Amino acid sequence: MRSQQPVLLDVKGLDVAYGKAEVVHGVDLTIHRGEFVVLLGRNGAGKTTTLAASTGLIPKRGGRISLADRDVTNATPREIVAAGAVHVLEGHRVFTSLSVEDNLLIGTYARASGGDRSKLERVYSLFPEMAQKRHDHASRLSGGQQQILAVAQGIIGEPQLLILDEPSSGLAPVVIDRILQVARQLADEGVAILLVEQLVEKALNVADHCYLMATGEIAAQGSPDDIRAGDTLNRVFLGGH
Ligand SMILES: Nc1ncnc2c1ncn2[C@@H]1O[C@H](COP(=O)(O)OP(=O)(O)OP(=O)(O)O)[C@@H](O)[C@H]1O
Repeated sequence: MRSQQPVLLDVKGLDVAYGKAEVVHGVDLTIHRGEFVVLLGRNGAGKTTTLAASTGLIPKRGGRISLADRDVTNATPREIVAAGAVHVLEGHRVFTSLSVEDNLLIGTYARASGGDRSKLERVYSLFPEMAQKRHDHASRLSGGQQQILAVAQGIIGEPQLLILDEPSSGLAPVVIDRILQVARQLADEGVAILLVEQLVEKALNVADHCYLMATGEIAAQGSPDDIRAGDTLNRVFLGGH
C-alpha cells in the first residue's frame, strides 16, 4: 500500500519542451512525506528533464507543481530550495578550489541554517571518508568522492525532499550501495527522496514507490514488487514503447 503520509511534492500535467521538441508530456507524479520514490526509464525518456522542470531549473510549457502545500509552479530554483527541496544534479561537481568542509558549509547556506557548523558532524557520520578529508581541497578527491561530496552537500541542508539524479554514475558498486543506503536511512527518518537511477534492481531494492517513464510519459507506477511482477519493466526497457 502506498504511503499514507501527506503529499509533499505534487506534479500535475507537466509538459516540457526544448524549442519545438516537447519531450515531457502530461507527467503526474506525487511524493509523500518520508517516501522513497524512484523514477526509472531508458536513456532519453525524460527523467532529468522532469526533475529539472520540477525544481525550476528549466521552463515548463504546462502543468502545476506544489511543494509542501505551496504552489511553486513559477518559483525560482532558490525559492524551491527555501521551500524544502534540494536537487543534486546529474554529474554534479563541487567547488574544487575549496576544501571539503567549505563545500559542505555552502550546502548549509542553501537553507535557513546558513553556516551552521553543527550540521557537519551528522554528514561526517554518514560519510566518514568526508570527515577524513575535511581539510583537503575538493580537487584532491576522486570523481567518485566528489560525487559523494555533492550528495553530502545536498543532505547537509536538511531538505524535506532530496532529489538525486543518477548519484551512482561513475561510482564503484560498493559506493553506490552506500549512497542508496544513506538515502534509505534519510527516508526512514522522514526525508522524502526522489531518485533517478539507471541501476534498476538496486533502485527497486530501496524504494517505496516506483514510476516508470517512457518517451516523455509515465508508463507505469507501483510498488517495487508490482513493478517487478508485471512485464512493465521489460516493456519499458527492452520494448519499443
Ligand atoms: N538541453 C537540451 N536541449 C535539447 N534537447 C534536450 C536537452 N536535454 C535533453 N534533451 C532531449 O530531451 C529528451 C529527454 O532527455 P532527458 O535527459 O530528460 O532524459 P533522461 O531520461 O534523463 O535520460 P538520461 O538517463 O540519458 O539522462 C532526450 O531526447 C534528450 O535528447
